Amino acid sequence: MSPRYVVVGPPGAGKTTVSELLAARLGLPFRDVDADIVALAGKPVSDIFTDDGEPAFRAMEEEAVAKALVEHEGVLALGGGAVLSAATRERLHEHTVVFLNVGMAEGVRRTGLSSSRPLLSGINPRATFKALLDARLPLYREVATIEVLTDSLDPEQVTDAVIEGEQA
Ligand SMILES: Nc1ncnc2c1ncn2[C@@H]1O[C@H](COP(=O)(O)OP(=O)(O)O)[C@@H](O)[C@H]1O
Ligand SMILES: O=C(O)C1=C[C@@H](OP(=O)(O)O)[C@@H](O)[C@H](O)C1
Ligand SMILES: [Mg+2]
Repeated sequence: MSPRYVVVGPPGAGKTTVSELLAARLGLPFRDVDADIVALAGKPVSDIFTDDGEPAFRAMEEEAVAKALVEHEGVLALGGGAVLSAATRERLHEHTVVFLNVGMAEGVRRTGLSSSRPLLSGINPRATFKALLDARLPLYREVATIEVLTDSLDPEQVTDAVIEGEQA
């Protein structure tokens, strides 16, 4: 069993939103690994970071991604930091990976002063977002089959681009 698409990219790129649209468009099930983690932990991501710390979240995330990759056959959305795990990147080489990219300004605009994303709730979200992009772009591109720049597209247009992108 294997997902039709695995979707990666920075926070706010539209992984959750577009994966849901893409799944509906293709008549496939949708799954979001963040939601799996929340269900397992019984608390929101932000509380996991606060109560248990980021390393504990990343360990749960690596395990949840490995599980979803063998269980899910539809469109699978990962969290923005899942590619930080070398084991996860290794696993992703076997799959069709969609990298939804977003620039700093648009990424910050979409995530806002998001309390749901603990990594972006600091005093300078633009600087934090830029540092996150600089560190992770090579990791997203290491695993990407298709890359879509989403800044000037709405979610439906991004969905179209993913489908067309694979046919290109
Ligand atoms: N292409 C887009 N254009 C404008 N807003 C978008 C786009 N994709 C997602 N959004 C909005 O940005 C926010 C974050 O989207 P989300 O799907 O949660 O991103 P991610 O899962 O990558 O963090 C949501 O409010 C969503 O409606
Ligand atoms: O970029 C990150 O490190 C994170 C992104 C979040 O998911 P989204 O990318 O769906 O917001 C969530 O997994 C957590 O807040 C960590
Ligand atoms: Mg998401």
